[in-house]
Amino acid sequence: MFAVLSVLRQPRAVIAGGFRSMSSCASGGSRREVSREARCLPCEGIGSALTTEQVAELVSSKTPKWTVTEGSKRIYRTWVRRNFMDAMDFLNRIAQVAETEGHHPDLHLTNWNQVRVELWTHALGGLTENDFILAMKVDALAEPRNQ
Ligand SMILES: C[C@H](O)[C@H](O)[C@H]1CNC2=NC(N)=NC(=O)C2=N1
Repeated sequence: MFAVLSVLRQPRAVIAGGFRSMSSCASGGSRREVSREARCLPCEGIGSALTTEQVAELVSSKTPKWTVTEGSKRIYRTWVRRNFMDAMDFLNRIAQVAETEGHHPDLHLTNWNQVRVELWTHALGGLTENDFILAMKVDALAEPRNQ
């Protein structure tokens, strides 16, 4: 019982670290679940990025509206929002989710209502499951909300 309680008292990063062998940041090892409900894991430290094939499979199955950049290093998606304030609201909602997940996108706002979100795992210089988890969460934020 003590062991369980001691784990529960650990901060998320420590618990997640305990599962690092399953995380996308571990070199090799099993890959992990990608879904809108999944949580991002801390990604600093030695790890391996997803391969081109793994990236292609995840884009196809999980984030079909996102585009892969040269060398499968990043994914991005663009939106044209209703107006400047709607674009800023969207960016701020993305920021909240990113901060909660501890995994942060590159955010671009151009021509007052065009939003581009770019995702990559800086610690590894490539893509991990974190990027796809966050992309799915961003897609959910972009859906029209019940007015
Ligand atoms: C210490 C902090 O958790 C790390 O630096 C996080 C912050 N957010 C991050 N976001 C992204 N996209 N990649 C990272 O490697 C990353 N690392």
